[in-house]
Amino acid sequence: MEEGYKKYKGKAFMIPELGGWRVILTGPELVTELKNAPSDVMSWADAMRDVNLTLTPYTLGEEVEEAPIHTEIVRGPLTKNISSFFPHIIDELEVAIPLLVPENEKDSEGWISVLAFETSIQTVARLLHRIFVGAPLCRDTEYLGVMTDFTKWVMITATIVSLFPEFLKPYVARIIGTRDRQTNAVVKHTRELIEQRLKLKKGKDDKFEEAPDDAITWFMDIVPDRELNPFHLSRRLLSANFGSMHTTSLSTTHTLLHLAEKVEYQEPLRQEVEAAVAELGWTKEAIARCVKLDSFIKESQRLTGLGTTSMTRRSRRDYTFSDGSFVPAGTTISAAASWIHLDPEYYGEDAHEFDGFRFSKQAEADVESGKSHYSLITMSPEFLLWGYGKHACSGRYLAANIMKTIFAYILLNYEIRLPEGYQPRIISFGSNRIPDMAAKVLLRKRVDA
Ligand code: HEM
Repeated sequence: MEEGYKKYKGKAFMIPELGGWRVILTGPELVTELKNAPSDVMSWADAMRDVNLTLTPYTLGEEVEEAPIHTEIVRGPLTKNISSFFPHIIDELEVAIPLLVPENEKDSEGWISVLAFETSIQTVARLLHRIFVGAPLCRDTEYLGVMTDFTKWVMITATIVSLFPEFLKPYVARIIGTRDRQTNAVVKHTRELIEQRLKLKKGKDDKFEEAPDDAITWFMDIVPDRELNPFHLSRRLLSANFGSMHTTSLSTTHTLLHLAEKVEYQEPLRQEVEAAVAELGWTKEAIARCVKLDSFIKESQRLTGLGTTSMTRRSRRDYTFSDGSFVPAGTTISAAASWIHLDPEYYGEDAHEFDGFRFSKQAEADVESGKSHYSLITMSPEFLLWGYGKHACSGRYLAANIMKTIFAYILLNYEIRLPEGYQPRIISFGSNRIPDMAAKVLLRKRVDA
């Protein structure tokens, strides 16, 4: 793909894949054209089904495919309430981190060795589910196990089912049984909570303001009547969990490893966090003020990201791009995210280097003009971590706040480094890029924390 990018920059090119060819778009013009193409021409849903192979009806449920309302919830109450979730996020971190970084396992110099991915996913899972279902359920290890394993089960099921012809797929999916088994495993923990909540809801249109502000309440406000039961509401929780858990944990792991590797950034980042929290407390405003931390995470994501491609769509009709490239209906199309992220034209001659303050230096200039072009959540044809356009990640405000708060908390409480001689590496398969799952980091409680 690197060769194709260099040769055809500004145009489209094709790469062979197991299931056929994929058209790769380069340059802001074509990426913006893909972003602006209507859904009946370039379909996100078809790509999810046929390319990302989530096979939603067999893994998440027909109703999730028909009405992906978790997207509405993420765009609406979840994002609007981030400020009010902050005390819960901090409260949860204060409980989770000492458990995940156990002091009794420290060596003679005080360093505690933990698996980077496992620590990230356990932390992210607790924070997300503190928001989705509240405490104490968000701390129940069996419930969290079902939630953290769910992505794996979706992928295994979808891969096996996709090997069979269309008419056999429902039978194979039923034999594997993931969808209902995983839902029932969640119901085991949520039944009581959901039944209590159902009693509180007085009628179909009752928005029951007394109920806690969490994903169960939000789903109950918008699902059709037939889904107002523990089974279907649990399935909706799984769908919210599916889009948020691995994306956020893998991204957190990439940055955790960068933070442990680039120790020279820790003190300036810590000073920034200390000053913001001293003045504004543990609030969304304090975290927003941490522009260097924002920049460090964005730089880490620019260089690692979750995949080599982004914005994957399936063409529903024949289409000719403005550079003259013709794609017949049924073609898979993606933007060349990784190579765009490494292009010196957009990121300068040092585009391949890690510069943790690359974006905050630019942001300083922005402050004067009142813009925020360079923040982690800003999307552009040159920064495609969150996708771009209509289907871009609506959870990015929450994801960015969660990641920034985790690192702010770690920086204030710990020193962090890599084990002697270890160099972080990225594992690529297909268009995915994941951190080394066996990578460890060392944390040591700060004396003056
Ligand atoms: C660092 C963490 C995350 C990354 C890197 C990420 C990335 C993405 C990407 C690349 C897309 C597809 C965009 C496209 O195809 O154009 C997406 C979609 C989506 N993400 Fe995220 N995501 C993250 C966290 C989250 C979280 C925490 C939530 C929810 C709480 C979430 C909810 C969603 C939803 C609902 C969509 C579908 C949007 C739509 O179709 O309108 N994501 N995300």
